[in-house]
Order: sequence, then C-alpha cells, then structure tokens
Amino acid sequence: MFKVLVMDGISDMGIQLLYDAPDVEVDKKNGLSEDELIAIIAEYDALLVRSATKVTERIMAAAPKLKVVGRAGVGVDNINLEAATNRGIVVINAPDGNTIATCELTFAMMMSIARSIPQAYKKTVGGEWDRKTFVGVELRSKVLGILGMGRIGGEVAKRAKAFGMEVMGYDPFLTEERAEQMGVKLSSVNDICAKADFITVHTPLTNETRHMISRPQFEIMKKGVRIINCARGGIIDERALVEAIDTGIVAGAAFDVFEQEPPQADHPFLNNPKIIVTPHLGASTVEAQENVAIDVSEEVLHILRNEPFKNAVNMPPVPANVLNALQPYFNLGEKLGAFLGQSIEGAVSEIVVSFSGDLADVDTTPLTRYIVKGILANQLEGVNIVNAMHLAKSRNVNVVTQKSASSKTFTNLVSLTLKTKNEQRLVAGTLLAGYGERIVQIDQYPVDIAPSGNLLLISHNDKPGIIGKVGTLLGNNDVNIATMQVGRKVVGGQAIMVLTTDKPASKEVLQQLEQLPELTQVRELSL
Ligand SMILES: NC(=O)C1=CN([C@@H]2O[C@H](COP(=O)(O)OP(=O)(O)OC[C@H]3O[C@@H](n4cnc5c(N)ncnc54)[C@H](O)[C@@H]3O)[C@@H](O)[C@H]2O)C=CC1
Ligand SMILES: O=C(O)CCC(=O)C(=O)O
Repeated sequence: MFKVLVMDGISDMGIQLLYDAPDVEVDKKNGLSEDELIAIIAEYDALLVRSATKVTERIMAAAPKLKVVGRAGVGVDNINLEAATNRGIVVINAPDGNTIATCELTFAMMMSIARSIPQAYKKTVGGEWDRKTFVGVELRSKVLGILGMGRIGGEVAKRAKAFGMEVMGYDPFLTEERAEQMGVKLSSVNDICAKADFITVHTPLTNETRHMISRPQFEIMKKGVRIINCARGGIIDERALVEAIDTGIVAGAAFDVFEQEPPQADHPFLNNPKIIVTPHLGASTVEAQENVAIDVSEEVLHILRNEPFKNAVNMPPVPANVLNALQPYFNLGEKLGAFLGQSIEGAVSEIVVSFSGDLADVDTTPLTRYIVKGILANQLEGVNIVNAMHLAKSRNVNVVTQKSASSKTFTNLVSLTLKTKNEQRLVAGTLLAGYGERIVQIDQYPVDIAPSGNLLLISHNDKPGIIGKVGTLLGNNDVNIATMQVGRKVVGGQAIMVLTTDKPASKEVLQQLEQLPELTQVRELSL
C-alpha cells in the first residue's frame, strides 16, 4: 500500500483518482510547519503540494520512502530540485491545467488597472460617488509587452489581439516564425520597455529573470505605463516599481505575487492607491484546481506503480513519439543492466551502451537511464531513473552511447559492455516478436535466455561431463534447473553455462560449485 500526503488544500475532486486507487492510502493536511512535516513524512511514498509548502532538503532527508513530489501547478520554486534529484525523488508538476486561469486573471488585472475598478469599488461602497478621479484608458490600439511567451504568455497574447492591442513579445525561445504566427512582434526587453503601454511578465523566477524589470528598465519606460505580475514575485523589483510610481513613470500596477508571500503588513504595495493586489490567485479557479490535481494524481500513480510518466521536472521531458518507441525496451534495458551489474565484481569504470537497428533512429537517452539504473542498483541503494545518471557521474563512471543503423541478426539490439579495472563483460538483448525479451549474447557467446528469475552464470572449460556434474550437484541440493544454455566458441575451449533455477542456490551450494575444478567462475543473478 502506498501512502500519499496531500497538502495545501489541493482539490478533493481532482485527487478522487487517488482515493479510488486500491493500492493508495491518502492523508490530507494543511498548514504544517517544516518541523511538523519532518515529524510525519517518513511514512509517505508521495507528497502533493501547491505553492504554500516549501519542500526543503531537510524534509527530503527525513523521507526515506519518498518517491515523488507532485506540484499541483506550474512553478516548482518551492521545491529543492537539486536535493530531490540527488535523492532520486521524482518531481512532477501539472504544467497545463492552470494556464487559462492565470491568463484570465492577468486580463482581469490589466482591465482593472486600465479602469481603476478596485479603487472605484472601494470608494463607491464607502458612500462616495466619484466620477472624476477614475477616468481610465482603453486597451484598443495600446501596446502590450509580454516577457515570457510560454503557455500563459501565449494565451495572453491571443486575447490581447482580440482586444485590438498591438503585442510585443520577448522570450529567448521565441522564434521569428512562431512570433509571426501568433501575431506578435518579436522584441528585446529594452524595446518593450521603451514602447509598451502595458507590460506583463510570464516567466519562471530564475537567476536570469530575478529583477529583470528594475530601475534601469523603468527609467526607459513610457510615462503612464502599467505593469502586471501574475507570474512570480521578484521578476519585477518591488522597490524600483514603487519608485517608478512615485516619479510618475508608472501609472498603475497589478500584482498577484510577491517577493515574500504573504507580504508583511507594512509592505509598500499594500497602501499604494496605484497598486492593486491579489493573494496569489492566478490558478485559483475551480476548473484549474481540478485540472492540476487530476494531472498530478495520474502522474503520481504512474510513478508509484513504476509505469512511464511524462511531466518530471528534474528529468528532461520525453516527447510522446520517443516514449512510444522506447517504452517496450525499458524493462529489457533495466534487466540487461541488472544482469551485467551482478555478473561483474569491483567498481564500474565505464558503461558502453550500443543501440542498433530501429533504435538507432530515436533519442535513446531515457532508455540509457533504465540501463544505468539496472547496473548501479546492484551496488547502490536508492538508485532510480531520476538519479541514475547523476550517481554514475558522481562516481566517475563514464557512460558512452554508440549507435549503428543496422544490426546483423536482429531488428533491434541493445548491447552493453561493462568495464571495471580488471574485467570487461558484455550482454546483448532484443525484443523478439512472439517471444518477448531475450538475452541473445553474453560476452562472445550467442545464447537465447529469458531475462527473469534466478540465474546461475558459470564460466568453465569445455570438457565432457561438466553439465552432468553441475546438474547433479544442484539436484542433490534440491535446486531444480528450469532451463540451461551452453555457449562456446571452440570445442574444448572456454565456455559459459547459464542456468535458470526455480529457487536461488544457497551460499553453500555456490561454494560447492566453485570447488568443481572445471569451473572458472560462478555468479548467481536475480532478475
Ligand atoms: N500566479 C499564479 O498563480 C501562477 C503563476 N504561474 C507562473 O507563471 C509562469 C509561467 O507559466 P507558464 O506560461 O505555464 O510557463 P511556460 O514554461 O510555458 O512559460 C515560461 C516562458 O518563460 C520563458 N523564459 C524563461 N526565461 C526567460 C527570460 N529570461 N526572459 C524571457 N522569457 C523567459 C520560457 O522560455 C518560457 O517560454 C510560471 O513559471 C509560474 O511561475 C503559473 C501558474 C499560476
Ligand atoms: O497552486 C497555486 O495556487 C499557485 C499556482 C502557481 O503559482 C503555479 O502553478 O506556478
């Protein structure tokens, strides 16, 4: 049974999937401090949060069972990604579910500051009928500058066009062609600052975007510009904004997010009549909260059940076509890795992974993660596909990938060579139509073995009677042989024997086997 802890008031409707899962037990909690969370987190396999809970390294260190942190939303700046990656914890988000909600709030904010709706409301309900103070501006024909043209920025641009606005966009990943398709003028930050009547930011908060709008940018802005931040506190320098309002450059600002949330009672935005604020409500619609909770619950279930998933933030994304092509090979890759990892002794210095046939045409990086995981799992605890490459690198294991378009004998072949200081071994496998996963080569010997269960990998000198001796020894010790394969290159030379057995052989049985003079090496593997 997997235990999932759901924090921050994530929508119950959205996590119904988790409540309904027979293998999952859900606990809901709110407003726990870091220490309170540390006190209970050890028993959980998954943690679901919005933006309120800060998932720190201390929390992860106290969570030996934690496999996944799910963020019901986009921004993961409340989760220590590096610590998660190092510990093999998958961090997933729900990138699509709250796009429209946040875009619509941005528009609501833009119209509110164009027409001073919150200020006018306040006066009117206070008994004043003031029609002179609140003369606003139209959006039509105004220039909107958008910094960050991703999902939300793109939707804001679409709606701005419908309002008759001219849209300028800046995003390091926005191409001229895409901008043209969207009817957006691809511009620099300075261009936007100099020409826009409204500026809205839709980037993540990164070292690059922190204070990307600060005093130098305000200084070149058009007088009367209006500023909106429904992305992250800190993208716009709060102090510089207040100065720019005081000097008359900025006519109004709307902020849903703050450098520190919640802001202190004396925060300068809270009593400034030209600034309107909301308490991080961008994603707070019934629809968005349901969407993100459903998305994140689906992914959490995939991860807990060891099924392929798509929205990991601390792993490169895998496009659907690549995932479809590779998915059938994940298990084979991991098994081949486990086979080699267990059949070699000593520290691994190099892993050479070769893909031939159809696999040579796809980005095989995700499959390499499964292979490396399989290899390292024999030596390291807690290795998974998130931290496998990181662990290999941190242990100076060189992972080399090779590809060749044709495979002599199989449509697809995955071949691994593992090197230690003293040894080098190879295993190759394929997916055979009608037969499934097969190991087809061990070192220089062709074989045909299903990679599962208990295996005995024996190197020996090819002499009459060896097979009988091994069979008798195992039989005498009540170890039933299910299958046997022998591989040799020349009669009387070095050979290998691979046996699958119904139960593992005990240490004593392995020692007895090692004492047979014809056997040069005996390894027991569990796949
Ligand atoms: N107020 C709220 O409740 C919500 C806030 N957000 C915030 O909005 C942000 C944007 O969300 P999405 O559009 O879904 O993300 P996205 O990933 O689709 O778009 C972000 C865009 O920012 C661009 N970008 C990155 N660095 C940049 C830079 N230095 N200059 C200009 N552009 C840069 C990226 O290329 C990308 O196109 C999120 O990172 C999150 O922080 C998201 C949802 C709700
Ligand atoms: O969960 C929330 O309400 C915040 C949403 C947000 O900021 C995000 O998705 O990045």
